[in-house]
Parts: sequence; structure tokens; C-alpha cells
Amino acid sequence: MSKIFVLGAGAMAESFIKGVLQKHVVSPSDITVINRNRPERLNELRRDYGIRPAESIADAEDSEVIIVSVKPYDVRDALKELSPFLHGQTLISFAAGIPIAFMDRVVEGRAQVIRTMPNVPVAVLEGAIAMAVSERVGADQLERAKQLLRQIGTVVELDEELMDAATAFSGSGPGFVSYFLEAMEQAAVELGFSATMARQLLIQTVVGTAKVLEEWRLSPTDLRERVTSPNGTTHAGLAVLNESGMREAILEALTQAAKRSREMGEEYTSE
Ligand SMILES: NC(=O)C1=CN([C@@H]2O[C@H](COP(=O)(O)OP(=O)(O)OC[C@H]3O[C@@H](n4cnc5c(N)ncnc54)[C@H](OP(=O)(O)O)[C@@H]3O)[C@@H](O)[C@H]2O)C=CC1
Ligand SMILES: O=C(O)[C@@H]1CCC=N1
Repeated sequence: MSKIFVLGAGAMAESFIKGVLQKHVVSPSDITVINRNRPERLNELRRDYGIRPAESIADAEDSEVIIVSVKPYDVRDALKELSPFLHGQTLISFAAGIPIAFMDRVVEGRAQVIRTMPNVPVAVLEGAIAMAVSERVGADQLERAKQLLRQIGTVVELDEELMDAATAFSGSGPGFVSYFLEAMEQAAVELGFSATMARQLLIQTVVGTAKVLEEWRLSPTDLRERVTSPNGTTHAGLAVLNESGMREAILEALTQAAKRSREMGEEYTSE
């Protein structure tokens, strides 16, 4: 597999590194990482994963794949610094909201830009990765990028106009699911559990639910109906959730998250 240059050394960059190294398709010495001003963070990643801290951004020149994992508001500056060292490499962006056309413009067409929206579970090879490409990306480079990303999760290619929605539900998804679990854990404590005991049962409940949905190819509606006995406990709980307007709240939360992704795209790319 190719040499990879990772621009950014934060949470998402680390999840990516942790994931790809587990598959042994890239060796740690083939991953070079750069950040802006925290050398101690690069040393931490070297200690934990064996990656190579970059000496300078010029190291990108020797890599075939560049991962852009800086915050959306830093993408413009980071790509400007990177641009002189581009000569047709594949550039895979993780940045929420930032359109392909903008990145193409900043790098003046010197890289093949792929916009993705991964999520933190790539670290455990269970990522959900939405991907959009423009026609400028060659078939071979696209296939190699997909091969790389498929190592760490499920890759779904879609039209770029759906990327803001994907950002809302799969990119931010682990945050929303964790929010629900926070509330479940709090409720379990109110009902007499210790947080630790509750967490064991809750996490296994989520993992088990996801596996049943996947392996039995059930829809969430099918599974909810199987679990809900007439006038039983699930029925009693769901009645409360329905009355509370939870469904509407979820729709509004995802709508606002997608809107924020679009807004960031506009805010951080305007001249
Ligand atoms: N966190 C998540 O769950 C997800 C995040 N994303 C996307 O991934 C991207 C990264 O997010 P996240 O990891 O959370 O962010 P972090 O804030 O954790 O990390 C950002 C990194 O970018 C570095 N950086 C900033 N500017 C530059 C620059 N000019 N050159 C080199 N490095 C730079 C920072 O370095 P320093 O610390 O030295 O300033 C830092 O290491 C974002 O665009 C986000 O939208 C996508 C999906 C999920
Ligand atoms: O909250 C954010 O903006 C990033 C993008 C998706 C998940 N985290």
C-alpha cells in the first residue's frame, strides 16, 4: 500500500491511524504525520503507533495519499501550505462541510480531491464512511482510495449534495448515540445501578442491537416491533418517548447538524 501523509494529528487522525495499522496493509514507517504547533502530540503518536513525525510539510511530496484531518476552518491555510508539494497525489479530506470545488481551487488542481465523512469507529474497523468524488478523480486513484478506506469501515459513495446530511447522521452519529446512552446510564443510576454496571449492560445492548439489525437484515421498525410486547415494558417506555416528541427532536437535531455542515462550508470558504 502507498505512503500516507496525514495533515492534522487530532482525534480523527488518530482514529484513522489506529484503524489502518490494525490491518497491516500500511506499515507505521509509511505514515508521516504533521500538525501545527504541538510537537509533543506527534511524539505521543510516534510512541503509541510508531508513525513518523514530519520534518516539514514538504514531506508530503513523497506520499501517494494525503489525508486532510484539520478542522474545517483550518483547511484553506493548511492546503495553501501543502499546495507547492502536490503533483497529482490523492487527497482525501475528512473535513466537515468543505466542498470539493473549494479544495480543488486552493490546490490549483494539483491533487485528486476526494471528500469523505468518516467517523471515530474507523479506529476499531467499524467506521461508516461517506465519500463523494468529482469527475476529475481518475478511476485507478478512486479505486485505491476506496481500497484503503474499506480496510477501516463501510464505504458509501454518494453525490456531494448528500455529504452534509451524511455528516449529520454518520459523522456526528457516534456523538448522538452516546448522548442517548448518557441519558440511559443516568436513568439506570436513578433506578439503583452503579454507572459501571449499567454501562456494561448498555454497551452490550447497543452492540447486540446493531448486530441483529445487520445479520438478520431487519429494519429498525421490524426490530422495535419484535421487542415490544402488547402492553409490556417496551410499550410503556415508548409511549413516553412518543409523547415527549422525541422523533421530532431527532429530526430537528439532524436537520440542524446538516445545516451547520453547510454553513461551515460557506463560512470557511468565502473570500
Ligand atoms: N472528531 C470527529 O469525530 C470527526 C471529525 N471529522 C473531521 O475531521 C477533521 C479533524 O477533526 P478532529 O480530529 O476532531 O480535530 P482536532 O482539533 O482534534 O485536530 C485538528 C488537528 O489539525 C492540526 N492543524 C490545524 N491546522 C493545521 C495546519 N495548518 N497544518 C497542519 N496541521 C494543522 C492541529 O494541530 P495543533 O494541535 O498543533 O494545532 C490538530 O492536530 C475536521 O475537519 C472534522 O470536521 C470528521 C468526522 C468525525
Ligand atoms: O462535530 C463536528 O463538526 C465533527 C464533524 C462530524 C463529527 N464531528
